[in-house]
Amino acid sequence: MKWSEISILTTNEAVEPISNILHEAGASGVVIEDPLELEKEREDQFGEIYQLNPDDYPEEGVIVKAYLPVNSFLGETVDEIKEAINNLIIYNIDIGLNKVSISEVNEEEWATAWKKYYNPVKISEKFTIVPTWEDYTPVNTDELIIELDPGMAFGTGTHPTTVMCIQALERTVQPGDRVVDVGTGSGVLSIAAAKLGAGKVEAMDLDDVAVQVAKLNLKLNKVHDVATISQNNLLDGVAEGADIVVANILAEVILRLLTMQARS
Ligand SMILES: C[S@@+](CC[C@H](N)C(=O)[O-])C[C@H]1O[C@@H](n2cnc3c(N)ncnc32)[C@H](O)[C@@H]1O
Repeated sequence: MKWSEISILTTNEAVEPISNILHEAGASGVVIEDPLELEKEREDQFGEIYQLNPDDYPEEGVIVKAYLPVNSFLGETVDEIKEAINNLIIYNIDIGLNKVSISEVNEEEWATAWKKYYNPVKISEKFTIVPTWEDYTPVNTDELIIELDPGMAFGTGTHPTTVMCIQALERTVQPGDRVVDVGTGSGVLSIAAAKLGAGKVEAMDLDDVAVQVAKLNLKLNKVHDVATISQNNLLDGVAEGADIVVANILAEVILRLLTMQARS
């Protein structure tokens, strides 16, 4: 199995919650590089005093490192980690410089390294996700295909939370429904809703990269006549009601979304 190293430059205060976030994201352990360690005198198991290399430690703050398996949703896992760390601010936790870096493979390779682990996959009763660079012949005549190139946006369609949303859409979308997809990422849930017969789909995302990626994927799947995409924060400015609002976002963001709905 291939591993990718994620390194976060943060504060002492944030070490514990960030370690928790990394564990929840699938890391089996964390490494903490705290410059205070340099001031301690240490002995190895043979009683000899050894020195730590100051080059391995930050001048300011603490580095928390973890190793994550390289799989088809590594990019999404990293996005989730970044989002969860940013959310610590809500709990008044100082996250300091919050510099996140990925190593072992350089940034460009990281952006594409997951591609070789991303193959056509049947994710629900009706849907098969097919990466745009793969040839795929449908097994059944009623099989619905979502062709995707998620690029740097979240949404390969294979992440467990995405799969659960697609399965929920499969159970709920009725022909002609108006669907709003909050936090569309690659556009995968909007494409699913349109292919299930929704009459109008509005995809939204805060992130400009996601908006560009989703636009391409909506076109690729020939649903751009039904589904539109815009850059938006949650449901800001959305006045018209919807039959279904789908949002695969962190629970604390969904809680904010619910308050917005209650107000409208
Ligand atoms: C976990 S991804 C889900 C992507 C895709 N819908 C899926 O199910 O695979 C969450 C997405 O929500 C977006 N997002 C986060 N906060 C948001 C906000 N306040 N308003 C709109 N989009 C947001 C992120 O940019 C990201 O693309």
